[in-house]
Amino acid sequence: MAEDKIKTNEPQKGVEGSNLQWAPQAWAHLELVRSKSPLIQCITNFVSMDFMANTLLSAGASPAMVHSVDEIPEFTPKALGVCINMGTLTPDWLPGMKLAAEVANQCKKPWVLDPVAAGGTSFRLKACLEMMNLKPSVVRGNGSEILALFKGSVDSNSKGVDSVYCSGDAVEAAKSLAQQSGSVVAVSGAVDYITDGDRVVCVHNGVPMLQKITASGCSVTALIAAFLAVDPSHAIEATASALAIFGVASEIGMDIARGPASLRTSLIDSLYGLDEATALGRVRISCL
Ligand SMILES: Nc1ncnc2c1ncn2[C@@H]1O[C@H](COP(=O)(O)OP(=O)(O)OP(=O)(O)O)[C@@H](O)[C@H]1O
Ligand SMILES: Cc1ncsc1CCO
Ligand SMILES: [Mg+2]
Repeated sequence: MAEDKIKTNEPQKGVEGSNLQWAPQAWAHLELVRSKSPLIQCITNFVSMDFMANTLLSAGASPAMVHSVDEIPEFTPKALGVCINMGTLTPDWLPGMKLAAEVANQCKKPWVLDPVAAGGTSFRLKACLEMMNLKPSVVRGNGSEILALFKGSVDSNSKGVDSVYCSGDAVEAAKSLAQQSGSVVAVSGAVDYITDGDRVVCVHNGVPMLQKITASGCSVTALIAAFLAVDPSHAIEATASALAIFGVASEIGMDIARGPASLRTSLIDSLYGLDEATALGRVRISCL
């Protein structure tokens, strides 16, 4: 059983030692998603819908883009995980986002927040902070987004959805944010950092060209929701596994890609076809 391979021991330090535990765990999480095919409700921006749904499908999950307040009370309890993304936010979407988070909490289902461009405008920052108050299981953002949530202020240097900081610049902010909020915080970038405010786990997989594919971050946040759906009591581990597996799929996809458009396609194919030996050989996770 894939469940048996999911370890909860304290991780060892260093890539080599940690990988002995983390790589099989990442594979086990993917196997669980493939076998359980969890229904993942996504409330997400218009840019990301297609890539996000296809990422979830190729991993074995079952995506549904459902955002109407008229459907959420009936639909959200059926989902095993919820992904809420603030990317093309307008005031009329916010009540549905809040309701879905509240229903997920009532049903004890994990939900994941993607605070797209949190520091870009005061409207967006306020909305993202209100969502944080609803206690997501995990919040995943780039360096700029996590720093904006931590500081609670608009960033005058903001470039909208793209980060102006490296993920490493936001590690201390991520730890503090995790301690304050009780959520696991993931900062994505060349290295992804995942923290509960105490432990910090680092994922070294991925390729720089992911930054040239819009909604790659949105899609990996949805993948985190799927991994969390099959292992809700291990949020750090499930989040690290999702980021590593997505990164591995991008590395394999990069071998045949001719640019961002073909990488998008080959990443989806690689995620669908990923086998155990390749995953075990490529996952690179360590602890700070
Ligand atoms: N320089 C890099 N090298 C390797 N992987 C990277 C690099 N930059 C980003 N990634 C990977 O790309 C994915 C998206 O992360 P990123 O930080 O770009 O998200 P984002 O800014 O929220 O993206 P978007 O808003 O387009 O959805 C993650 O899986 C991350 O690990
Ligand atoms: C480009 C873009 N604009 C709003 S959301 C989005 C997708 C990447 O976050
Ligand atoms: Mg993003």
